[in-house]
Amino acid sequence: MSDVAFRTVGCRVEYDRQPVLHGIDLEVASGEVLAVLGANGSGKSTLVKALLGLVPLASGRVEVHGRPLRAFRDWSRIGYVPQRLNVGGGVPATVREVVAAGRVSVAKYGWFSSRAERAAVHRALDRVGLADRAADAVHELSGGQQQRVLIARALAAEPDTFVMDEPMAGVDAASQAALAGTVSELASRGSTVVVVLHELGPLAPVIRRSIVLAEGRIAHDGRAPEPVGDCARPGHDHVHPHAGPPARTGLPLAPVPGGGEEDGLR
Ligand SMILES: Nc1ncnc2c1ncn2[C@@H]1O[C@H](COP(=O)(O)OP(=O)(O)OP(=O)(O)O)[C@@H](O)[C@H]1O
Repeated sequence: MSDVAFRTVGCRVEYDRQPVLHGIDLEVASGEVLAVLGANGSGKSTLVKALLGLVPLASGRVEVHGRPLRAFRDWSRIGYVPQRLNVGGGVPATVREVVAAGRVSVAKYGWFSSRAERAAVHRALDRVGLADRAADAVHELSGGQQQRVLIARALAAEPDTFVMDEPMAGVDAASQAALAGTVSELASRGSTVVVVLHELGPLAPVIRRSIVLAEGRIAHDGRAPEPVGDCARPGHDHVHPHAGPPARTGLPLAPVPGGGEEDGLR
């Protein structure tokens, strides 16, 4: 088995012919917990979608667990938590149904009603602290709890590789703590986690490596940058003023070999 969960080589993505990722080279080792940070619009979501083949590459390549994306088949190893969406929608789905949907890739015929399946769904919900809400309609849950349902859906097939796009966004403190506990547990089990964040927040103790994207390039790759300025204030009211230039993120950016400074990030 390869020890590299994700590798991108010269990964370039364009929307309407406008480059959004400019040739990203990245390796994420198996078992690594990597935060993807950066200003709004810097390309974080696009990068994690590219890792999973959810956006087409203009050039470059992506490998997942040692295989080119096109040849990768083992999708039950991957748990994806997309950026916040309304998991309930207009449909009165129960929490159990949403989480069970995460098991389609691994389940066998007659799966939904089987005891083993219900147990797997229960385990996933238990890990995010929502086992007692299985029968409730998703739309009755708070935004943070809905986010935890999405995480449980990703956990349900018991994958070893997770890609989470801003799981903490708009999430109440209790749910943030629950999510941080879940990610910490995944890390201690040796799972790979790539997580898009606006700030490290409660995940800071788990994150060993961060990349900071700026205008579609990796501007920092290494230890998590220490917050400075307002972001360093305990309990600061983070209103994500990230629409401005990257320097306003409060993240001091270390020089990166072969790049970074030309982005005018200092
Ligand atoms: N489907 C799309 N079509 C056209 N442009 C897009 C599309 N998706 C994203 N973009 C643009 O690509 C750039 C990068 O977007 P992306 O969502 O990857 O950034 P991000 O760093 O995740 O931002 P945020 O923190 O706001 O989620 C932005 O300028 C965005 O407007």
